[in-house]
Amino acid sequence: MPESVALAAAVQAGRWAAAACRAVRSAADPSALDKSDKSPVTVADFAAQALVCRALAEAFPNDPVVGEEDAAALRSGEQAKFASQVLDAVNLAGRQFDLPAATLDDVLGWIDRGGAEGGGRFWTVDPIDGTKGFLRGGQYAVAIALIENGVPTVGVLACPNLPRNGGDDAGDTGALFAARRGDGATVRSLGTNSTPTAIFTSPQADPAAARVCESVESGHTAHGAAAEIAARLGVSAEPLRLDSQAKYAEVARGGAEIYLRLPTRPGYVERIWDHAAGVAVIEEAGGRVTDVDGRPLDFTHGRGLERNRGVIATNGPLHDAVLEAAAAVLAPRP
Ligand SMILES: Nc1ncnc2c1ncn2[C@@H]1O[C@H](COP(=O)(O)O)[C@@H](OP(=O)(O)O)[C@H]1O
Ligand SMILES: [Mg+2]
Ligand SMILES: [Mg+2]
Ligand SMILES: [Mg+2]
Repeated sequence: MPESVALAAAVQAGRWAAAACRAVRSAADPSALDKSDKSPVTVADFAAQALVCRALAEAFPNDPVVGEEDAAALRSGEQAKFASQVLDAVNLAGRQFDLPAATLDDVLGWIDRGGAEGGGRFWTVDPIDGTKGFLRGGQYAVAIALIENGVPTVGVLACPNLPRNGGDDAGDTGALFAARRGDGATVRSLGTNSTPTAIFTSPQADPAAARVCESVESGHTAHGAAAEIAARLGVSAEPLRLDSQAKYAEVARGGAEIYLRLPTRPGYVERIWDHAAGVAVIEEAGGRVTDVDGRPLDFTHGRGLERNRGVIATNGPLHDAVLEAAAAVLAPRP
């Protein structure tokens, strides 16, 4: 079946952005700015958001985009050198795909296309999910999703540092996961013209045999509570720790059964771009996603998952058992 226009645009966007991320990482240790919440943002985050928004604007000029980053810091004269590095990264990646050279104004304009709030149909973009992983040389993902009436209907996760094949058969490094509602989920390599292969979640129904994945960063998920949930389920394997929505991808392709993202403090609102693409991929592969209270993720409240707390994603068969264990371990919803 030919890919839909929306999925093809998201795949192309993911490839362009992944090329920029790789170019930045291979050149030198990427420099980072601190955002107002003290989290890092690099030259590659900005370049990747520019390229994703450029690709989406070509295919769907009227679609709003909700992106994590904005160009304000690059427009302030203080960051002229940083801004010119972003421009260089966009053009370096662009040359690999025969794109016309861009100006700094083009790049800032593309980045700021990501300033929408949402709507009935919109895209959400995390140009680098797992920036801390990117800086450490760990996992990171370019995450792109189309949301229609609150439902992620298209999702792409481009993971430049994830082996194309899971498990022992590591294969090439770099994997692109893609899904469109009703058409299933696939993985392919990051190279142009690579062939997609269908992926499915693991059929494992014995909680004790499950493999759990979680964030590397203890500030992003409660590792202690996750260990208690795993113990209740009888899980003996150590958790697999990896940055970014590569966790959704691993569960989607059967490399793990459970992804736990447990609140570290009351009041943190998960960002839609940290989840929408992962939800599309995992659900099309046969998995399930809810928050820690079993509620579906509600993508109708702008940039945050205001109505949810934490996230639990599973292969499907284990979902109810994990929710039960989580309810026994976590304090009730306030
Ligand atoms: N207190 C917190 N709880 C949960 N997620 C958080 C958080 N603070 C930051 N994050 C999010 O965690 C994401 C990374 O997740 P992970 O730990 O799975 O790699 C970050 O995405 P970015 O790296 O795109 O900023 C950021 O949005
Ligand atoms: Mg960030
Ligand atoms: Mg993110
Ligand atoms: Mg990000």
